[in-house]
Amino acid sequence: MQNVAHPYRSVLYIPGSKTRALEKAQGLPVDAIIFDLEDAVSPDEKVAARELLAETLRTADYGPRKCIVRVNGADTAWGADDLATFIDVAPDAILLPKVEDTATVADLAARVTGDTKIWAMMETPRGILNAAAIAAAPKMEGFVMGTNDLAKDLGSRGRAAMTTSLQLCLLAARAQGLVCVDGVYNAFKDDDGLQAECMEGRDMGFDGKTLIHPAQVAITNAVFGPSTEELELARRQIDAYEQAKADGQGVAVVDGKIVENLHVETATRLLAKADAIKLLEGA
Ligand SMILES: CC(C)(COP(=O)(O)OP(=O)(O)OC[C@H]1O[C@@H](n2cnc3c(N)ncnc32)[C@H](O)[C@@H]1OP(=O)(O)O)[C@@H](O)C(=O)NCCC(=O)NCCSC(=O)C[C@H](O)C(=O)O
Ligand SMILES: [Mg+2]
Repeated sequence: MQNVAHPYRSVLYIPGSKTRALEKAQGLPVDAIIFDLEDAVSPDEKVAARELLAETLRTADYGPRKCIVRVNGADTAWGADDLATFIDVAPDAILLPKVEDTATVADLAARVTGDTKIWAMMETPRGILNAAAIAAAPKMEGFVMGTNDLAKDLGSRGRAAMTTSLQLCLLAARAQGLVCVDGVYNAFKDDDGLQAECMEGRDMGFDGKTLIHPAQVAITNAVFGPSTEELELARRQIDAYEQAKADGQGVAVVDGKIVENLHVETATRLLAKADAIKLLEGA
């Protein structure tokens, strides 16, 4: 089941070390932000980035955007202090990199307080194979596909080689009602390529896509948001099904296609997603 309470069409990474980008994001129309302390921050900037980010999240206003902090791994020199700092800052979620099993999630789940949730980067072969167990771990809310790291570990090239991994994670996420967002599109000046990959991710079932540059936001929001035609069809399906029920029928027909209870559920969810987007954009 897809999550509609908060949309996650566009999920923008911001290096925790970049003051200007941290400021700029307060005005960008993104659904969520991943404040990154891991791969986007060089080793000699890690400690300063942690301090800058903690101070920023304590004082800045990111409005309705969900604030997710990606910490360094527990096996690095910075992971433990990152966790200690951001458990205290209490963002909407803490994103663990390269999650391979439930142990790191369970450790963090025992330490976070309040409403802070846990997200996991799914980006290693072991992690993907353990996706079902990781999704079921306590306080888990979302998966982020790490397609760059995964390609590195698989020794693969191109999207086609990712299909099984993407689908395994989607299955595991949906089985537990988690959010699941697709990996980044590295060529951030290639709008046509981004649009094609967004459409592919949307059709597979992802809630949205992770992004690396503000120029990628508009296309992503458009592709992962319901279109006017889809909303109009959803309303007609619901009306036709209500009429069929009133006439003692279990099935309606709209545009030559059957509409059953399950299609009405999908249509209702689409309308709820549109309402959630409207609410977010009006906030
Ligand atoms: C890719 C970039 C290095 C490009 O940076 P730059 O050359 O500075 O871009 P621009 O000059 O075009 O920037 C224009 C303005 O936009 C702001 N900006 C740029 N990027 C961001 C951002 N991500 N968030 C917010 N604002 C941003 C600039 O400050 C400029 O502002 P202004 O001064 O007002 O004009 C750069 O975009 C970048 O660093 N992107 C993020 C890279 C990143 O986070 N990488 C790590 C995540 S990807 C990953 O690890 C995936 C996963 O783990 C896997 O394995 O796949
Ligand atoms: Mg990665």
